[in-house]
Amino acid sequence: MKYKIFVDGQEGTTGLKIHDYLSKISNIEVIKIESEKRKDYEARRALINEADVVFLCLPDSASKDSVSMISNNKTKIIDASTAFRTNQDWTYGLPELHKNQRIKIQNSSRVSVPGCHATGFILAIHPLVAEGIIPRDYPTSCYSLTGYSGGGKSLISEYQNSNREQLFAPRQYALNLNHKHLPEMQLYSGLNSAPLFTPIVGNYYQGDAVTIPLFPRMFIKNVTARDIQELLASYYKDEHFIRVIPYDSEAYLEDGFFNLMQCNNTNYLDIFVFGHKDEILLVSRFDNLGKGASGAAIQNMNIMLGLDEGLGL
Ligand SMILES: NC(=O)C1=CN([C@@H]2O[C@H](COP(=O)(O)OP(=O)(O)OC[C@H]3O[C@@H](n4cnc5c(N)ncnc54)[C@H](OP(=O)(O)O)[C@@H]3O)[C@@H](O)[C@H]2O)C=CC1
Ligand SMILES: CC(=O)N[C@@H](CCC(=O)OP(=O)(O)O)C(=O)O
Repeated sequence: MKYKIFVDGQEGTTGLKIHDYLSKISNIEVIKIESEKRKDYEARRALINEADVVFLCLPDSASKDSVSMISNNKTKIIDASTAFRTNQDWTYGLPELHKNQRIKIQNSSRVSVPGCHATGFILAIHPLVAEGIIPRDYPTSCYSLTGYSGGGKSLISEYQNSNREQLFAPRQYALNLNHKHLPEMQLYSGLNSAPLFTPIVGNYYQGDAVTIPLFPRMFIKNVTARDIQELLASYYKDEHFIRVIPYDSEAYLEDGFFNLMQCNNTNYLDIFVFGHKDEILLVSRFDNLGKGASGAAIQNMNIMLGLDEGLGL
C-alpha cells in the first residue's frame, strides 16, 4: 500500500522543498491541489481528508484552518508553522531531543516542526541543562545568521528583485527581543527563561548558524570547553543527523573563515564547541530549509510512518 501525501501550501518555499524530498521516496503517492484552487476551502478539505499524511506549509492562521477541516481519525498532520509548537496536544518534532521524543513522534498524529533558530539553540543547550551542567535559571543569549529563504516567498522576492543597497549588508531583525521562536526555545531547552535572541538575515539564499556564548564560571559543575564537546558528542552519538565536531578541529575553516553553508541541501546539523580561558562558544550549523524546516518535516514523516528515518534526506 502506498501512503497518500498532501502538502497544503505546495507552492511556498517550505512546500516546494518538501516536494523535492518527496520525489526521492518511492513508496508514497503525492496528491496535489490544482494551483488556482490552492486557497479553496472545499478543495483543500477534500485532499486533507483523503491523505494519510498532510504537511502544512502555511501561515499560522491558515494552518489552524486546515487542522479544523479534518473530519477523520486517519490523517496525520505535520505542521511547519509556529501555531502548535508549544501546544501540549501536539508533539514537538525534534526526535533528537531525548530518548522518548522519537517514540512520541512515532505514536503521534499531530506533529509540529521546530522553528529553524529554535532547532539550533535547543539541540546545543538542552543536553547541558538535562545533564545538570547549566542551571535552569542561567541567562542565555544567542544570535542566528540566516539566509533570506527563511522569510518565505515575500523575503525571497525582496532580495531577488531589489537592488536596494542596504540589502547587501546583514540585517538584524526582531529587535523588540520578542521573536516568535522564544516560547519553544524556553520550553524545550529546559531553561526557566528564553534566551536574549537576535536573528540576522544575510544576502544569501539558505544556511543558518546559531551562536551561543557561555560562561562556565556560572555553571553548576566545573567543566571545560573540551568537556562540553565530549558531553555533546556522547549525547548525540547514535543520532545520524547531529554531528558534534571534534574539539580543536579546523576542518570547518575555509580560507580562515567559518562557512555556514556547509550543511546546505542536507538534513545535518553540526555542533561546534570553541573555548578560550573561561569562555565557551557553541555554534549550531544547518540548512534552514533542511533540518530547519523541510528536511525536519520529512524526517518526522518517516518516523511517523515507520519508514527508514533517512529516506529521501
Ligand atoms: N522558509 C523557512 O525556512 C521556514 C518556514 N517555516 C514556516 O512554514 C510555513 C510556510 O513558510 P514558507 O514556506 O516560508 O512561506 P511562503 O510564503 O514561501 O509560502 C506559504 C504558502 O502558503 C500559501 N498560503 C498562504 N495563505 C494560504 C491560505 N489561506 N490557504 C492556502 N494556502 C495559503 C501561499 O500562497 P501563495 O503561493 O499564493 O503565496 C504560499 O504558497 C510558515 O508558517 C513558516 O513560518 C518554518 C521553518 C522555516
Ligand atoms: C529570515 C526569516 O525571516 N526567518 C524566519 C524564520 C523561519 C522559521 O524557522 O521559522 P517559522 O517556522 O517559525 O517561521 C524568522 O526569523 O521569522
